Amino acid sequence: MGEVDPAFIQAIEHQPKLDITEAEGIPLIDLSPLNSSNTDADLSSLVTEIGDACKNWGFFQVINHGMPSKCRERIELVARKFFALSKEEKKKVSKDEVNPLGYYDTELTKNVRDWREVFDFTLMNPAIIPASPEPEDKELKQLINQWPEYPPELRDACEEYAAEMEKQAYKLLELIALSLGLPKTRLNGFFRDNNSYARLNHYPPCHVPHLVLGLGRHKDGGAVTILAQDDVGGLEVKRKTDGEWIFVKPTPNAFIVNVGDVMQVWSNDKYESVEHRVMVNSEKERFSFPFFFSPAHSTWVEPLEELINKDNPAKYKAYNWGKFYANRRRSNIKNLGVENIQIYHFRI
Ligand SMILES: O=C(O)CCC(=O)C(=O)O
Ligand SMILES: [Fe+2]
Repeated sequence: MGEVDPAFIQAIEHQPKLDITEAEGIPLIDLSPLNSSNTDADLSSLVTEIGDACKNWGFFQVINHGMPSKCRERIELVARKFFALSKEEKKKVSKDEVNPLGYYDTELTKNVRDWREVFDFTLMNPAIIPASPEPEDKELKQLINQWPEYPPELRDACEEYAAEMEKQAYKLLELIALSLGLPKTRLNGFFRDNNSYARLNHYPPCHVPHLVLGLGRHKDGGAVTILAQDDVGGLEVKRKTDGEWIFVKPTPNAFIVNVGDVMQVWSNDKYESVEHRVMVNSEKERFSFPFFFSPAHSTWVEPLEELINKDNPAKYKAYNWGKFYANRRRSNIKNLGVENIQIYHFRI
């Protein structure tokens, strides 16, 4: 067994148990009622299911979501081709401190290296974000996707995937709004010129799966994450009732959906953004394709006024999404020796 760079080794309390807990899985929700000509009233049991899943787990899987299977298969095919290239070739589209889009294999989560390589791209091209996380700095910058030369169809497959995922994201956003007792389109306006991005994740096999993580424990910063994974498995979700790590069993053609920090703040903690992590496999490589549905950079995120009152006052002060995102990006690339920005920093 070869040596492993200590930068990858998790502290003992965060090392994964390889005997996985599959007992009670995250809810599996059938979205087919959305595909027929149902009125909003007919959707009430679906809305209740979504609300319960958001409240009890923060995570659920959806089936019959209507995304063409061709699009899902295509993204996996191009990801396999891209990550199979030499490091040298992949590094031609490396991301760095200036451009956070493209290829990267030295990502940190909570200052520990992740056993994975990624390729990031935004839905809007260019995307606009603040030039720096500093609150006084009003300068904006444009992020431009970097597309590799090979495989040549990667750009088209990624653009198609992000566009399809955005459609799914609006459907889920509307169901979540209804589940909070809000008008269906109450949250849609925050996503005009949205800052959403998608990622190709590749987790290579690892000879010390008990010591490292493909992706360390974290919460997603955006509003809603939708993820397609292959059949290998590795994602674990921290169960709210007892803090146990629960394995998310791959379900063919399903998407995994989770609420992020922005939704937690909007809902004033009714829906919590739940910690999750990814284990690696000693024999198999794994691929996953998340889409992070995130508001426009100029959005001030705060508890929705309809959801607060004198018995349930706002638990957070407003924060700017663009600045939060810029801050996170910086700490994912560099070990700054401190904890990265979290929503609890804005707790009242
Ligand atoms: O690969 C996975 O299953 C999860 C990825 C994830 O949580 C993330 O990229 O934020
Ligand atoms: Fe995540």
